This record gives sequence, C-alpha cells and structure tokens, in this order.
Amino acid sequence: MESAISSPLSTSSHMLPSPSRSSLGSRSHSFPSLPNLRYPSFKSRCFLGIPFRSRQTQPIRCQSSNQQPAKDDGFVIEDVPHLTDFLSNLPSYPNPLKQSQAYAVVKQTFVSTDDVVAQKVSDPFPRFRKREKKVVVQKDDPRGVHFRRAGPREKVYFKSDEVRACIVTCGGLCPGINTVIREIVCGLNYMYGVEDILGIEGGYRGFYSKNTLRLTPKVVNDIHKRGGTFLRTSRGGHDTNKIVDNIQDRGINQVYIIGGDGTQKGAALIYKEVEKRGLQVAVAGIPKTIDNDIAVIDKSFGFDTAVEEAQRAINAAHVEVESVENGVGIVKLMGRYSGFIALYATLASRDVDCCLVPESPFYLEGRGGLFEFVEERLKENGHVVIVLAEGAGQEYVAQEMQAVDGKDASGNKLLLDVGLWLTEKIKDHFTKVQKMAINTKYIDPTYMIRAIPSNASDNIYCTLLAQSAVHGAMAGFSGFTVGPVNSRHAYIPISRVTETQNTVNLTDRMWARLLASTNQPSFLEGNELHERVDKEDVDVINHNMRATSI
Ligand SMILES: Nc1ncnc2c1ncn2[C@@H]1O[C@H](COP(=O)(O)OP(=O)(O)OP(=O)(O)O)[C@@H](O)[C@H]1O
Ligand SMILES: O=P(O)(O)OC[C@H]1O[C@](O)(CO)[C@@H](O)[C@@H]1O
Ligand SMILES: [Mg+2]
Repeated sequence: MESAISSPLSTSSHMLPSPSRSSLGSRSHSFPSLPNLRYPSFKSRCFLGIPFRSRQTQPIRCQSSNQQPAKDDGFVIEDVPHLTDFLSNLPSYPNPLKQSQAYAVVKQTFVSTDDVVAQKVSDPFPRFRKREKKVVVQKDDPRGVHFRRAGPREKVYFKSDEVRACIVTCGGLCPGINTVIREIVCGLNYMYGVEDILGIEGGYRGFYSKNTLRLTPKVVNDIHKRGGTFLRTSRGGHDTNKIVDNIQDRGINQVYIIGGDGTQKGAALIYKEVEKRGLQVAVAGIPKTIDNDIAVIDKSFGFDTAVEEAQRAINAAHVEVESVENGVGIVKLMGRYSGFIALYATLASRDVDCCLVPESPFYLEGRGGLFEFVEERLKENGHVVIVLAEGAGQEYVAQEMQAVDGKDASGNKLLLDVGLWLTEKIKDHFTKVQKMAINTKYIDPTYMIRAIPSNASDNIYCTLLAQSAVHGAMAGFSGFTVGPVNSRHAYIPISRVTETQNTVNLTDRMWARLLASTNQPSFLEGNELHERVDKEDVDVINHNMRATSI
C-alpha cells in the first residue's frame, strides 16, 4: 500500500465531487494537518520505517506507532506530494489497468510502492560487495538520494469518468512535444478510459485568455508527425491566480504541463496554489528543453533529434569549406547556458575542428588561442569547421557591442549573435593581421534543429514520459515532474529540476572525449582576453544571464 510510504490512504468508495470553483473556491478548507506527510515534506516521511531525509535535513523519526525504529543508514528519498497530503479522506479505487488488455499478461502490472530510483548508481564498497549495482532499489539498499519510481499504482484517486484533464505547452519548441501531447491523450483514454481532455492553447496565458480545444485520440492521431506544438506555445503570461481560478472554473482536475525550467517553476506555483485552495487537482510536469539543461533527468526529449538535425548544418559547412581555399565554416547551434547540443553534435560529426560552449571560456589571440588554432588547421587541411553554442563567448560579444540588456517575455536574457561576431573577428584577423585570404561560411540553423518532428528514439522516449505522467496523476501524485534518472523513469519534486541547470562539466570525461576527438585547444592558458575574463567575471556573467525578471 502506498501508505507504507506516504499516506493513510482511504479506500472508501465515495468520490469527492470534481472540484469546481463554486464547490471549493468559496469554502475555506481546513484539512487536518498530517505532521509527517505534508509537502514540502522531505522533512519527515518514512520509507519502510526508515525516515526519509532530504539533502538539507537530518533524519527525523516518524511518529506513527507501527513504524520500525529509525535507522540512519543515509538512505534518502526525495518524495513528491500526494493529494492525500492535504485531502486526507480522499477515496481511492482499484486501478482500471487491471482490466486492460494491454497489461493483461504483464508479470508485474503495478510498480511496487516501495520501489525507488537511485539518483546515483555507485557502490561505495565495490571490492567487498559481490552484488550487482541496481537502479531500482528497495530496503537495505545503499545510501544516497532516491526518487519514487514512476509507473502505474494499484490504487488510483480518480474515477475515470470524473477526470477532466488539460494539457498545456509553454516555452520554446522542441521535437517531440506533439508526441507527448498525443500520448497523454491516448494514455488517459486507452489505459484509464478518460474521455474529457482539454487542450489549453498558447501556453500559460491560454488558461485565462483563450477557449479550450477538445482532445481525443482521433484529434491527436497524426500530430506526432509534425514539428512544433499542436497546442501552440508562448513565453510570459504566467499568472498563478488567474490560472488556478480557471482550473477551478472549468472543473479541471488533472493538469499536464509540458515545458522547460521556466514552465516547471510555473507548474510548482500552480501546485502550491492548488494545495492552498485544497483542490483535488493533480499537477504533472513533463520537462522539455532542446538545450538538455534540465537538472536530475538523464536527458530531455528532442535532444537526440536536434543533435541529428545539426549534422546537416555541420555537413553543409564542411562541404562548403572543403570546396574552397582556406575555407572557415562556422555553425551556431542552440544552447543558452549549456553546450550539450554543440558538444554532442561535434562528437557525432567528426567534421568539426573546434567546439565552443558557454561553459568553457575561450580566447582568440596569442598562444593557444583560437586564431592560432585556425591558422594551424588551415595550413594542415586547407579548411576548418567551428561549431559554437549560441551562449558561448557572450561576455566578449557584449564587451564589444555595448548592447542593451534585452529580455524575452519570460524574462530570459536575449543573446547576442556570437556566430556573426566570431565570423567577423576571424575574417578581420586573417585579412588584416595575417594578410591571408580566407573564405568564411557562417551557418545559423537555429530554429531548424528544433522545429522538426522527433526521431524514432525520441518518439519512444516521449511515449514513456507521457504514460508515466498519466500513471502518476491517476495515482494521486501532484506537483511532480517525470523523467528518467539512471534510465528508470521517476517522479521528481519539481523544485529539484528547477533549482539548478545542467551544464557541460569540463572536468567530466565527456568534455575530455570531445577535446580528444577534435584535438582542439582547451583554452586553459590564456592571453589578455582570457585573463580579463577571470573566474569571478564568468560567475557574474553566468548569474546575470540566468536572472529572470519574473
Ligand atoms: N520563475 C517563474 N515563475 C513562474 N512562471 C514562470 C517562471 N519562469 C518562467 N515562467 C513561465 O513559464 C513559461 C515558459 O517559460 P520560458 O519562456 O522561460 O521557457 P521554458 O519553459 O524555460 O522553456 P525553454 O527555455 O526550454 O524554451 C512562460 O509562460 C513563463 O511566464
Ligand atoms: O527564440 P525563442 O523561441 O525565444 O527561443 C530561443 C531559445 O529557446 C531555446 O531553444 C530553449 O531555451 C534556447 O536554446 C534558445 O535560445
Ligand atoms: Mg528555459
């Protein structure tokens, strides 16, 4: 029973009416406080009698009498909220999947409520223990941070015919959004018999400024073959109260939110407001970003597709510069604060001579600088291809352009065109300083790598994400994000995926692999430019770039 972990779940056969503004908004709810169950909770939940411990807190003993004595073995679970945390009498029902033909022959239809996913798979005593490292673990397993494993539960907290779900997509595009939309609709309908699914158009602002779309498996049948988002998207416009008012007004009780870090922050606020109002509304986040910078999860959907599409741009640059004398190809790829697309596209291609990412400051002049490297490669091969992430070298461009600090509607800093800047710099240097004729080709495929449908593996990944989100919402979890951790899908507290961003770790083997593959300079030793942008400056710049006005 789920309650072993989190809550005294009632199995009464009565269902609370679907929340509507009139039934819930006007009442003031005082739900009994459950001292060891509430969210943000990490403070005092128990797992098999062992208290969960957050990264920040010390273990706290569980108060219920039937729990085993606490043992501090460093096992930590970062759990997600459950509707029963604040709706203690919420009835549950047997999961209709039991009757579904899809799961009829599955050995273990339901995820064991004790299953958690280890954030890091590392055996602290590999020499002494003769056992396999496991990703999904149960009791007596090693210390470390764990998340609740995603998947269908034996009990659900919604009657299928009382579900009114909605889906919204926010932020920039990403291959696979339509697949996620499709699979949420089909998953709800085929697995749980849900028929009432609404599409919120045009991002968060669509909740309060647009009519909804009715989504059925038939309506979404083909959308995965198209790029973009069937529901359209926007930046800005997050107004928590207006959104939750609208959720209440429309009687929506499951909200699926597809979007990046900003969107997930918005989802956390929606969940908090829903909890404050005591609504039986499951809020599920599906993380999306082309930049692959979402913390905790292994990889974000659409990333592989984008890397694949980037090959075409790199290939074009290579063909162009190979065909002329002293050809210098420059390809700018997306990646605001993290250079994953540039890194992986470079590693995949083998035609790239040098990859520049925001995480690794580079410099142009002097020993070990980019100009020297370009010159060497031109002498050696007659051509050179540089791939750079759009966020790379922003500080240098800003210094020279004295640009005004522009922001988009969500408060994200608008980037300067580093590709154009670098092209001009290289041109200038070789023509004026080196007196050497070069042939530059600048390719900026920015939107082309994200405005396409997802490839086969991303499609499968999107399906898993969507189904995991549906299982989680039906099981009564809320305020969670879903995603693979160590290749197993898990329910992750939203704050864990928004508190930091994944960036390319320069001390990691992957960056070393790239350096080894391109044989480019690491730019660790620098001249004037490098010295000017010391670590402190880079930190300040990064901080400023991350700052949003919301
Ligand atoms: N801190 C925040 N709190 C509440 N809402 C936010 C916050 N940051 C962003 N949002 C809202 O989330 C939506 C999307 O945010 P944003 O434009 O930053 O894209 P994103 O979700 O980060 O996706 P990506 O950056 O990958 O394109 C916008 O509607 C914005 O208003
Ligand atoms: O031009 P738009 O649509 O605001 O999106 C651009 C940004 O969105 C992203 O794709 C995702 O954050 C970035 O890489 C890029 O800078
Ligand atoms: Mg973002």
